[in-house]
Amino acid sequence: MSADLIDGKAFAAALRGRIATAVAAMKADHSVTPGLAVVLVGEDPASSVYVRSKGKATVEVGMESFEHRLPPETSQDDLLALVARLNGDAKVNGILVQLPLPKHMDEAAVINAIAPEKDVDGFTVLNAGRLATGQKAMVPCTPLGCLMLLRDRLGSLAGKDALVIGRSNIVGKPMAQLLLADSATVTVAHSRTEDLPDLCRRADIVVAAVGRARFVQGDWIKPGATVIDVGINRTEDGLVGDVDFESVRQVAGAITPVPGGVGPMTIACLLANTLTATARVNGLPEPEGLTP
Ligand SMILES: Nc1nc(=O)c2c([nH]1)NC[C@@H]1CN(c3ccc(C(=O)N[C@@H](CCC(=O)O)C(=O)O)cc3)C=[N+]21
Repeated sequence: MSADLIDGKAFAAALRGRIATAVAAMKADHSVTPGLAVVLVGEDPASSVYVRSKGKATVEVGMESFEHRLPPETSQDDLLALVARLNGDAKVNGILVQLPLPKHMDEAAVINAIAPEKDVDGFTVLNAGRLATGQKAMVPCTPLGCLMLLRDRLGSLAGKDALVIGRSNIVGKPMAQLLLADSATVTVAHSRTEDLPDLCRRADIVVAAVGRARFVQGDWIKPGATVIDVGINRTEDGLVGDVDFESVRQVAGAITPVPGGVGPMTIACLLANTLTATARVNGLPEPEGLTP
């Protein structure tokens, strides 16, 4: 038996299509064009690639893209000044400051300087707190994309045993909040977890976000489980996930590939959040199906 492939690339393309339709309607009916600003500090080649593909996807759905590339030695004050300017720019509805930032910066201070209503990554304390307390929030893009794929595959997640491997602020914690809000029974595992294989064997849903190439093994997986691989690891054999795809696919019911799984969903959800932010700030109805 071999798992079904969850085609994140196709799902993301369909989502971008719906976003493009909604953007066109917003322009035609309200003369409003959503705008997304992406800020990259430094020259990390991988980050540079993501920023370029975000910009391209933004323009393709009819939004305005503003790219700010700053040298690695940029001071935190200069970055904060740029964020303040973008906060006050009416053409900018979403702001993404690419992480990680150079070591001389206080990442939390920079992120929390983003106006919450433009925080399309959902990384500010206010949006994290809103998500955790069940209030209307901007939801982090990668977990939102994973949730969309899980609901599409499983329908209701109520009562499912879900294991999130990884406790980062950008994936693990918000993923756990979203699963909990959908009434799954959620466990969050991490590097200090004892008996991860045993925990994993109980899970109907596994979301792997640990940053270790091919970490999750086939003999850890409950037969028929749904496995979402958030990992992006560059190895000698190319891009691989946090899941050992070849062994896990023999046991799982469904699995996301890397590439072509969660990654494209992250970018599509960034556009979804930008559209949602634009609708909210203009008092327009929020397009359906873009928020949890
Ligand atoms: N503030 C902030 N927000 C982010 O959302 C953010 C960030 N910083 N820093 C870097 C990570 C990484 N990230 C990815 C987005 C898309 C793919 C993606 O589309 N991946 C393709 C493959 C692309 C390739 O070949 O490298 C795929 O999985 O199919 C991957 C990774 C967003 N990030």
